[in-house]
Amino acid sequence: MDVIFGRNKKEQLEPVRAQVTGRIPSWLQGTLLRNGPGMHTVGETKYNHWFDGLALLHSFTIRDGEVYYRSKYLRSDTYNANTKANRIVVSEFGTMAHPDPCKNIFSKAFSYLSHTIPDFTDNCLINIMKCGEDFYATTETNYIRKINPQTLETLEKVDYRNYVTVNLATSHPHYDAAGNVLNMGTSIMDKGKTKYVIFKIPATVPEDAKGKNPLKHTEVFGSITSRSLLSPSYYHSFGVTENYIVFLEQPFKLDILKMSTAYIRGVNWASCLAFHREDKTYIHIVDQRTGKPVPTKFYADPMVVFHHVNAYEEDGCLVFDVIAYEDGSLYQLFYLANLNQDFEENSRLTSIPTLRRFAVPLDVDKNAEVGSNVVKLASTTARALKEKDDRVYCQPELLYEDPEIRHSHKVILKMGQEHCWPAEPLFVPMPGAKDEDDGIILSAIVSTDPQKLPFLLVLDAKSFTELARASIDAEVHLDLHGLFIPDADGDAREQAPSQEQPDRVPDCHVAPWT
Ligand SMILES: CC1=C(/C=C/C(C)=C/C=C/C(C)=C/C=O)C(C)(C)CCC1
Ligand SMILES: [Fe+2]
Repeated sequence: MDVIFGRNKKEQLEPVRAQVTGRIPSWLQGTLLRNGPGMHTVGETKYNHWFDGLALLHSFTIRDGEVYYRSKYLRSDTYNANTKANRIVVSEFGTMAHPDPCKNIFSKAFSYLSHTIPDFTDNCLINIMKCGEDFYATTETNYIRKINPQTLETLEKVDYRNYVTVNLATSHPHYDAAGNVLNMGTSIMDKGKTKYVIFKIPATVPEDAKGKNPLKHTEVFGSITSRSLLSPSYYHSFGVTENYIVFLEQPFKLDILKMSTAYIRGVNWASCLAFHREDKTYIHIVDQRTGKPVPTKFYADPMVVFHHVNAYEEDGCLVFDVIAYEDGSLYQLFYLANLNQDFEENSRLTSIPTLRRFAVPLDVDKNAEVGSNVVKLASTTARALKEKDDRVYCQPELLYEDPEIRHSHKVILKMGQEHCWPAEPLFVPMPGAKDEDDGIILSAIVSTDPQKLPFLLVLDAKSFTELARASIDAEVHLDLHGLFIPDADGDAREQAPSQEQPDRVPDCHVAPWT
């Protein structure tokens, strides 16, 4: 298990050509660019959590049926400071570092308290974001790091706060058909108000003396006031349909007071997150055209969602699918100490994900009877029960549950191989695709079997049959997220980074990735 999670990975600076078996479709030309933790110890010091690891970028360039692999550590300020000190000096999600133990602890305490929210890490290890022509490595703090998608070199450090008042931002932006970025972030106590901010970074912008910078044109088009000033919800993603944003204000919350004193108490950021099982999950729907939230107060039972899967509009309803957990223990599982032989057993016991479909009516009939179901869709059994005072209680349809626990009633395609650890699968539509699943799925796979090289798997998206695999004779790390950059001569539809099409109903469901 240490091979997969705990061990530091070597960079592969020179592109290495993979051994391809099978046939990669000739239309698939471009680069799969991905991000994830690669270094877990610095000198004698160790990170505690898998999400703390220093960002290692890697890419699989697919050209004329061949695949070339390379990787490079993100030279973040965090990476440079750690390397210089030969120990961990910057705090991450699960590790609180003390930069200089010799310094007067009281002066440090004062400086941190006076800022409420300390300066966060720029170890952008979670995803890659495309802004206009630029690519950024991202995490969930206010920092993103510009990178060169070809050479994987690290460029400018960018502070979101220069463009939009957010202290945290998701690493799961959406892209509209024009390639504009839609993202959400949390603004902590700006003008005494903690809020969730929805912003757009345009894909095309005019050039000024310093060139083109889409971030300078960031536009806030909506915000939701947090139910609580000092404990905003934590969220890792959100949903988007053609006209709406879906935001879950879930009872998995950050405690701002705890965060402001974490450093002096010597505890990590993760300890400032807590699940409040007595609370509800509030469902906010914001109209992208007006920036206004739908006034009905939709809520659901307490749950913890990291990944939204799909969202679409159907017959006056907004339907969205999420992978939900019963509590916040998933992040607990990723402490390196828990990523041992018992990992599979631990994950079975603590965190059982289910794929849930919710449906909310966009316009609730004021005269509907209290207790009646206001969702009238034939396509789902999800319900929304009208209550008093504009409140609507939403009950999901269970789309998928671990088959070892209960048999699912949907069509499920699975593909697997022993000892193999797949990274998040990424769908690339084929040019001129007619059906939503006309295309291929890419996944980088690492193995715990020392005899087996890591490989890039190419699956037909419709049938899940293997088209090709490209074995790489270099170290490949298990990563988190990324995107596919089609070669410049691809058609216009392919220019936006590949991701799930948000506005269509999926007709098959695969086991979720967390
Ligand atoms: C550093 C830092 C954070 C980092 C969170 C991270 C790094 C989360 C990673 C989540 C992943 C990878 C989820 C996968 O499903 C917080 C808590 C936002 C706020 C405090 C500072
Ligand atoms: Fe994610």
